[in-house]
Amino acid sequence: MKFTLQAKDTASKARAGVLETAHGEIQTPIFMPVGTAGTVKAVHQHELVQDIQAQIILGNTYHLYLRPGLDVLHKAGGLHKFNHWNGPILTDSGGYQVYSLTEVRKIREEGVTFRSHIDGSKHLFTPENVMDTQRIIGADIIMAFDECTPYPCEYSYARKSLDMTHRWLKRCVDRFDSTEPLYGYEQTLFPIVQGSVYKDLREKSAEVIASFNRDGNAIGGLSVGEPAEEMYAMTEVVTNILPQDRPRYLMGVGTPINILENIALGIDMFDCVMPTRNARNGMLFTQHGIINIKNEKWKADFSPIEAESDLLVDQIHTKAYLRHLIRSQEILGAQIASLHNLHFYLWLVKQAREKIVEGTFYIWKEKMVKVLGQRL
Ligand SMILES: CNc1nc2c(CC[C@H]3O[C@H](OC)[C@H](OC)[C@@H](OC)[C@@H]3OC)c3nc(N)[nH]c(=O)c3cc2[nH]1
Repeated sequence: MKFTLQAKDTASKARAGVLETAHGEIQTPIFMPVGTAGTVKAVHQHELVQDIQAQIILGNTYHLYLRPGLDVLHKAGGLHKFNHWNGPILTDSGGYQVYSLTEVRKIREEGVTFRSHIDGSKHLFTPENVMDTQRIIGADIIMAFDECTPYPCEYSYARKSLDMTHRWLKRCVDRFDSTEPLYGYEQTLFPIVQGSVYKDLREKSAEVIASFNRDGNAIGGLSVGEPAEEMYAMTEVVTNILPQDRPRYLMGVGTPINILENIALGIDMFDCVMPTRNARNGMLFTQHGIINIKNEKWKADFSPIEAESDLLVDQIHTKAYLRHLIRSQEILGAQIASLHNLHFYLWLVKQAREKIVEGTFYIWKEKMVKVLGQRL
């Protein structure tokens, strides 16, 4: 997998690049719509391509492993065939999902045992078997099996967990490098930097991850409840150490402001459930700030959802109509709001990329972060 840097900002560490995968190229900085069970909730994939020009979507190993299951995905010829998405796909390894979705779980050197949140059945994820699982799903970019430490967590716990995550990474690399892709195209494995909010642990983990010399590197253990300043401080430490010529993926981030601040710190790839999850609850992100569409003030506001947007649903539908749909819990409300928010996130990173190429990113970013957080 080839990453080409095309431009670097002079006033920050922001970069613009192109990431070539077996299913097409990705212009970075990029936002990756979260598809949990093989679909981006409430958005059909022709909308992802035509309406919002999504370039890469995510799949979730934990969910797909449990349902529809590996036998179905293998018989289908992998996730791309199963959900008819011809672009790049990235899957998380499942570690985080086990911590965030299941109560009963045990973390051991061997791996993590847990009970399915669907039917309570018992399962074991190990570094080896999540590599095999991601081979069967067939994502272009797969993530190492790691432990995402909670926030806050004791220094001693963070250090012990970090050492185990590094041992698990070695097992992931050995397994991945000794198995072949199943569907005739190459996949790539990203290791994940941990270390909680401790500078020395983050430096150590970034050095270990960089030493594996993989096609790209991820930063984990953030966007787990820590203050934004801590997130930025740890990102800064890690991007100072990770190689310049490989893409950096900051997992689970974030709000529009988080994304712009982290682009300035040298991050190229982002994912977050916020644009789709919050959309279903009526929270709309716009270039003028945040709209809670359920608010009384939009009841008879017949202006377009976002006049400046080139998204059809933003122009033909009014705020009053979308408010009505969301309050009535109409499926169309979730569809319109999700498409709007994903379109906004992709517009934002595309704008950032254009400003980086133009050399005006930092000024633009400073102006945008003042506007994006305000409540309309
Ligand atoms: C929110 N803050 C957030 N999310 C972190 C995810 C999960 C990302 C994952 O987050 C949802 O899973 C729950 C998404 O599904 C709903 C997944 O998309 C398919 C997405 O996978 C990339 C992390 N994953 C790993 N493996 N390691 C991490 O340290 C880590 C940190 C995160 N912080």
